[in-house]
Amino acid sequence: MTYDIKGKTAIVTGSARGIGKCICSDLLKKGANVVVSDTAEDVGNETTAEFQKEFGESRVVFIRCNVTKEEDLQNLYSKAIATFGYVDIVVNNAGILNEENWKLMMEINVTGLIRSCQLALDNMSTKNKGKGGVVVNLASVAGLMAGEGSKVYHASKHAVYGYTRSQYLTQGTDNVRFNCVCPFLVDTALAQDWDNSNRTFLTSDLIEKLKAHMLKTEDIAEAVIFLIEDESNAGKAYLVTPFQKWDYYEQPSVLPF
Ligand SMILES: NC(=O)C1=CN([C@@H]2O[C@H](COP(=O)(O)OP(=O)(O)OC[C@H]3O[C@@H](n4cnc5c(N)ncnc54)[C@H](O)[C@@H]3O)[C@@H](O)[C@H]2O)C=CC1
Ligand SMILES: CC/C=C\C[C@H](O)/C=C/C=C\C=C\C=C\C(=O)[C@@H](O)C/C=C\CCC(=O)O
Repeated sequence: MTYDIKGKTAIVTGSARGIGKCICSDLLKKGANVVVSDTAEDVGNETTAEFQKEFGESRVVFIRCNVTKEEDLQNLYSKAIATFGYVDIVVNNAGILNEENWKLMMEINVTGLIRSCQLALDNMSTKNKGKGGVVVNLASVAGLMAGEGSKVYHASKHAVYGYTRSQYLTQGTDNVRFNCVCPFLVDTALAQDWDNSNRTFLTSDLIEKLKAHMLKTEDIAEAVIFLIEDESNAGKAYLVTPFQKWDYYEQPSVLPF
């Protein structure tokens, strides 16, 4: 079965630029209404104006939201619902890499994402008279492997992966499908933060090798659209690297029963 994006409404957090902006563009091309959301209000308004010029003002709005602020997240969902009637799709994309201010990074990458998932469930779950929906979380290959140069960032993405997989276990009662996407390095501003964080740990040779294989934002947007449309693998991570065919990432269960 293919989930039909046309006519649906999507929120994408952290989507003023980078991967999130590309995801919004692809959702709009698929016929969705889109809420561009970010803490960077000026850039967010510029991005939204660009999209409105191409897709029409009625299909895309900007709602400022700092995902570390509970009231901002609640306002994001209530304004999106007031504007479009319902939120069918949420892409939790907002994220940073800042090993120095690792508490803020965990607030954004983990706490903010989990709170947004909870609000998505509150509004979408068929247990709460919702119509169901889809949530895609931005994890990373860093959520599936160790990384000496950005240890807390890797921890934050392991948390996104674990939380998303766990949501699957109750997907049947909520009718809200969760997946996460695990991209390799992508050529955005945040990848430069990764470079800066890792210079003192990784050899230049390894960094250059890794950066020589960076993905484009369009690649991740394509993967997110695939995940939204593919209803067959709820709860799974989708690994997107230049080294192998993009596919769902399976890990063995540790339980013998
Ligand atoms: N760039 C890469 O190599 C990879 C990135 N990712 C993940 O993809 C997501 C997007 O990353 P990029 O597009 O590369 O980064 P980016 O830095 O280009 O864009 C991130 C956006 O999030 C916004 N943001 C930051 N803090 C926020 C907050 N508190 N509330 C709301 N918005 C906030 C920023 O203003 C920015 O517009 C992140 O979760 C990142 O961890 C995953 C794998 C690879
Ligand atoms: C958000 C900032 C931009 C990029 C981070 C992004 O999420 C993607 C990262 C992609 C690749 C990271 C690779 C890191 C490699 C290392 O740190 C290696 O030194 C790890 C060495 C062994 C790991 C073995 C294992 O865990 O299997």
